[in-house]
Amino acid sequence: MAEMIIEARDVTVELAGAVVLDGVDLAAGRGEIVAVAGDNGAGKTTLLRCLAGLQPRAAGEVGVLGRPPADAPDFWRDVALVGDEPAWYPGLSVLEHLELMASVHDGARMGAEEALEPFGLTGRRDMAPVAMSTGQRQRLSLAMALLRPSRVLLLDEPERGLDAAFRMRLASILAAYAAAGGTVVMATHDPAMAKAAGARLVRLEAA
Ligand SMILES: Nc1ncnc2c1ncn2[C@@H]1O[C@H](COP(=O)(O)OP(=O)(O)OP(=O)(O)O)[C@@H](O)[C@H]1O
Repeated sequence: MAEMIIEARDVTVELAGAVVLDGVDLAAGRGEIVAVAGDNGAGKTTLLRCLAGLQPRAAGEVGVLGRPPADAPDFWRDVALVGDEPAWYPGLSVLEHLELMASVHDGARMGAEEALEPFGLTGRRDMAPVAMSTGQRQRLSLAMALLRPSRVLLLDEPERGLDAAFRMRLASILAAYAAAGGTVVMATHDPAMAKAAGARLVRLEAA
């Protein structure tokens, strides 16, 4: 059996007096992609936040790479998160965002120039992210997350804003990440993309 990388047990979250997650279990092994589907408000983002250690007042047990998630930099060295749009650096181009990512992380998974083509950003290399479309910015967010070294990828609706062709390309990028031993947990409204990536689909019902 694959080494367990993410184990969440009996995760319960109550927000503003309402139960949002009620005793949720989730596990993901090395090299596995788990796609969490569910209706709007089912708690997918909240669950991802629990896995990332970002959800205040979460009860239950969460282990990522054998320890509780934490805000310490060394936890985030192994874990990459794509959730809300990052704050872009004013004055830096697409390529410079990628170069920054490559320069601060030892052992980047690819070079900045190399990341442009697979993420369909070649023609945008000199643009400022703020001047790009939603989908183009999402491609850059994903490129920045995939460029840095990580063992775990947490993705909140990575398909957000992406066209159909790029969603399929993303599926193969994620499949390659998992084939190289990475573990992915993603919240998604696109089961076809998840299936194309080879994900195990789990459904979260509203509590
Ligand atoms: N800060 C908050 N305070 C109170 N309730 C919240 C808060 N954040 C989220 N919720 C509630 O928690 C529930 C789950 O929200 P969450 O964003 O996790 O759902 P989701 O499955 O990711 O939804 P979507 O598919 O729309 O992105 C929702 O009912 C939402 O109203």
